[in-house]
Amino acid sequence: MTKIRVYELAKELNISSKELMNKIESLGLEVSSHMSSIDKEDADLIVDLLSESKPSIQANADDHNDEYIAEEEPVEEKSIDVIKHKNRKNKKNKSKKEVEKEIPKNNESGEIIIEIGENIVVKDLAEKLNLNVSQVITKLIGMGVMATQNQSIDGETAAIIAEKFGAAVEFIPVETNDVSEDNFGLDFVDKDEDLKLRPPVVTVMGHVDHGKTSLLDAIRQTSVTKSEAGGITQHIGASVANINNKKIVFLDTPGHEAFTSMRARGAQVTDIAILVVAADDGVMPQTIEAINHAKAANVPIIVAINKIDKPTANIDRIKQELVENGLIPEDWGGNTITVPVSAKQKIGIDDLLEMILLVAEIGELKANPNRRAVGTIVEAQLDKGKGPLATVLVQKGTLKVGDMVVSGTSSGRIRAMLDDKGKRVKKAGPSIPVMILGLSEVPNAGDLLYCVEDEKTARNIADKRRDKIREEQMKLSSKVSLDDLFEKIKMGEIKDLNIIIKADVRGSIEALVQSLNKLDTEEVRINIIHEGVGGITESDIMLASASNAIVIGFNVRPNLNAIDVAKKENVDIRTYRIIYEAIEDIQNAVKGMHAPKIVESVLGRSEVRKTFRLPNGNTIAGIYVLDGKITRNSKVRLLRNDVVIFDGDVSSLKRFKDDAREVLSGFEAGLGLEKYNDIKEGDMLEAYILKEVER
Ligand SMILES: Nc1nc2c(ncn2[C@@H]2O[C@H](COP(=O)(O)OP(=O)(O)OP(=O)(O)O)[C@@H](O)[C@H]2O)c(=O)[nH]1
Repeated sequence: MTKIRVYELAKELNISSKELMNKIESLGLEVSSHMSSIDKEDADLIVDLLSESKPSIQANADDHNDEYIAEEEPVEEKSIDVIKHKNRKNKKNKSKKEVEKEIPKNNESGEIIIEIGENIVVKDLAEKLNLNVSQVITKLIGMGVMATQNQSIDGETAAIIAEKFGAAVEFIPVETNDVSEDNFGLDFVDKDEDLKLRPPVVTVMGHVDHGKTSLLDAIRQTSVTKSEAGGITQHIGASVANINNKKIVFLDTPGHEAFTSMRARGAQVTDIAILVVAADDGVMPQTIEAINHAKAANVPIIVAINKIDKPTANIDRIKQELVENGLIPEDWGGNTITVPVSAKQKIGIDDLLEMILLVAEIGELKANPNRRAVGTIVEAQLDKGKGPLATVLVQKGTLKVGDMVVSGTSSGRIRAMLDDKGKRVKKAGPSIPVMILGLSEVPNAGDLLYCVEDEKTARNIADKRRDKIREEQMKLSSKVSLDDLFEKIKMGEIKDLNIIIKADVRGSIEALVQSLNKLDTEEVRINIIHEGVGGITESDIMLASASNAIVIGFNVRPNLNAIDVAKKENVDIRTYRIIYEAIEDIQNAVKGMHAPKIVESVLGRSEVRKTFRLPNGNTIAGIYVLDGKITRNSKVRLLRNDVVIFDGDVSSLKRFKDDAREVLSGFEAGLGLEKYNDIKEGDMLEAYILKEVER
């Protein structure tokens, strides 16, 4: 390509190289020195620009100091006159073309109407306006917008520019039929006539040992068709049951994960939740958690009352407990379907499947199979031989072998697809899970996967996604926190304050709920979306993240996993030991009153591995610091199952026989608590300090 050096061009233009370099930089082009070469196209642009804004650029003869740069490799000689001449010629040709070219549209006042999408590349805008790109850039600079000819500007700015040149703008809707990296095609609204019924996607949830796995196994065995019998089930994280030519898709993911981690990423894959409750055990904490997850996700619940074969089974008692938790069985006048089953003896399985199909039918689950596929990754792993493997639950469109796909920062062409029976398939429509081969890296479960037109687009999108992830991490600050709650209420960003309460005893929860419910204001409504007895768990945090809630712990603490996830998901956890303080904090946050505040900062956690009794009767804990550190001056909480048993000061801290100021992660130490001796092996010690901060 023909090039010209900066100093040569400066000479031709009779300005200093420095001035020219400034000018070039203001156009967004990069030049490292006056020896740099620039393309003819850019040189043309600069010449045009300077000729239009000549008065502002003063030639300064003193700055011409280019003589000594003679020995550099020769570039094609070319005089500015040639450029100018060519420009004139171009312009002439162009204006000739403009006679020839038909102006596409004019409005009533005779203005040209140009069509613009959400954004437009400067060069394209110039072309639409039949202008030289430099004219557009000059106007943009005049507006304080620095954009190169290849950069895109937003439609509104483009409209102002167009107006300045006497043209009008018609905004055209973005071509949403195409899956772009911004909307993943998910917000593309399919036409009603294109929608076809699709199988329901079901998640099985329930308390530990109530029979989730057994129920899924029983369903699989019941629903295997003759042609599939004898086949080896492939573990792909989801399975398809065939019932009288109708399909039901079951996700293997532990129920709450399917709800929390996926919902936190914005994906909702589940249509129906099956809540398994053992008839001999009843509604338990995880049952309630499951109910809350399903309710928060607005997913219909079918209750499978399992283990009815057991002599101790009591179906009525289970129904009573369901009522107590807001699920009124149909035969008791409510609208919750309950099905008595025995996964072990395969009783009631057909009834359950029938009910699932019924709920699906009522829900009219539909999707357009004839569009580019969009799905969600339900499971992914790296296989030594096959490379990254991912199970995709197709949600819209049809996924085919050979399709170019992107998921998160991973992209690739689908080399092969396997269904849940391990059979190779060529395509998969809405609701169907398939394992795909061909991705460049292992995507995240819960991430969306979507088809794009070609490899270049896929790579570009994956790259952009990487940048976007970085950006999004910064945006995590948009999660609600008591510190900026009032600002968010004022900006209209928040109308509901969702709260999760965990406490050591039920009585405290009730007291908190009652008082918090009274804090509703005109601007913000307080919703307790989940409450429970016990420490703050990862699952609480994921629910908080998915529902943009804050977590309040009363006399309980988050465990290490929960702390990690809360950091990652930017979930605000507040723990209290006095109910009044919790209420006051939230009341102040709602009203925007921020007094200087004592905040605590956790230093680390240690585990009590042994205890020793001293002759004076005091107990010393032999501790191992798990993370962070513990210091002689820190305050410390003694936790048993994440419940706060003691909160006070360290009385002694020793490494071997010596007093220690601090003990770091990975080391052992002996520790005594001020006026407290009931320390047991397995207890956790959380060290923290209190700091006063200005709000
Ligand atoms: N009698 C009887 N036992 C059952 C039934 N369903 C499951 N079980 C038994 O209950 C126990 C737990 O069943 P799982 O299917 O492993 O329960 P789960 O809910 O998947 O358990 P986790 O995965 O650990 O949460 C096993 O010993 C099963 O054999 C049933 O219908 N009747």
